[in-house]
Amino acid sequence: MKQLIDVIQSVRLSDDGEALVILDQTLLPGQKVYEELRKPENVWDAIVQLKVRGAPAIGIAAAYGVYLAVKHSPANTMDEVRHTFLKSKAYLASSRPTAVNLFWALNRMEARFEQLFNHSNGIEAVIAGLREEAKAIQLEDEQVCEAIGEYALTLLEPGFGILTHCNAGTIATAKYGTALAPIYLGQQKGYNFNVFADETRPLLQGARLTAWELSEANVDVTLICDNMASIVMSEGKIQAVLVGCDRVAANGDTANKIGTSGVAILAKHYGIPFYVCAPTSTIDFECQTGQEIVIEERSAEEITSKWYTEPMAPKNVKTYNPAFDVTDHSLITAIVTEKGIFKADQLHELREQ
Ligand SMILES: CSC[C@H]1O[C@H](OP(=O)(O)O)[C@H](O)[C@@H]1O
Repeated sequence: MKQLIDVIQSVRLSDDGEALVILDQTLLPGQKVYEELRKPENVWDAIVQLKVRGAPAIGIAAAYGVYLAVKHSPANTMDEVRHTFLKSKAYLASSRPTAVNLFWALNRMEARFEQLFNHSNGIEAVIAGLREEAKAIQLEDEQVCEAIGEYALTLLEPGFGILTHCNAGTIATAKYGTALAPIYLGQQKGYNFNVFADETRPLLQGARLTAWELSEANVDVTLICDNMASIVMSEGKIQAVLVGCDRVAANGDTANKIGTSGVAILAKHYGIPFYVCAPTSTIDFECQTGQEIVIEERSAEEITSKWYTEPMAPKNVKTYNPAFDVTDHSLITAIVTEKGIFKADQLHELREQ
């Protein structure tokens, strides 16, 4: 039977290869609107505005973004093509600082570009090779997230109550999601999980996106305000916490949506396992600890007015809007990757592979 993950794609290349097609996540859950993007400026804007969001989805969008920049470029020489590629790569890398998948995908596209450039089989060969590399990144994310889901499922039991924060679902990735991958795989196997989705202030990805995704997928989901995570844990409703991530430091400290570290502290207090679901491409071994992870700060309007018909705070009130926070590795039960389940102090094994 088809699942939501089989029928919805938040990022993909148009059939004619001329545009990146995105599901505008800022319009969910009220409207399901797809947008075609042809220029790096449009892709950059979509990432900054969170029309496309979620670490893996951002990486996939940027990979197609640099391909499209070269494809639609008026460049007539290979040197001009290289200038176009490098300029679009640097531009797209400036969109958001925290999710390492953006930079991982762009660096992989650059490595492929250099191979194609050095083979100098002409501009069309470069364009074709970049398109195939971006498609490979998207397909690999599908495979990686499915593997994460399979490993995560070994940590869960049918009927578990699962709390999640923000959205690390199908629309944040190529297909399966990361934190929600075991939910979708479990649904196929009749696990009947009861998911509790934190609304995730201020951007409400939990309310607008996770509650929408899981409702559409006919998964049992209960939307709660962020300040209700403690009571649902205290009432025994939660047997595991699953979250995605944007960057994992070498020591296992993990950056994820703002509020995640608070959930981890609560889980520790109530003795509930806290799992981070992360493609190994999200692990940044150049970052020794979470202190080195750059935390994006976003606009005041997201706190004071963006989701309200009337402002919900005094005009011009001072605000602070860090989009992410860092969960200390000591609060993380395990990090679930496509290569297996690791304790924070075992991540170095992945570096050696
Ligand atoms: C698999 S998505 C990972 C991660 O990305 C989200 O951030 P954003 O919505 O700002 O792109 C959130 O932190 C998810 O957990």
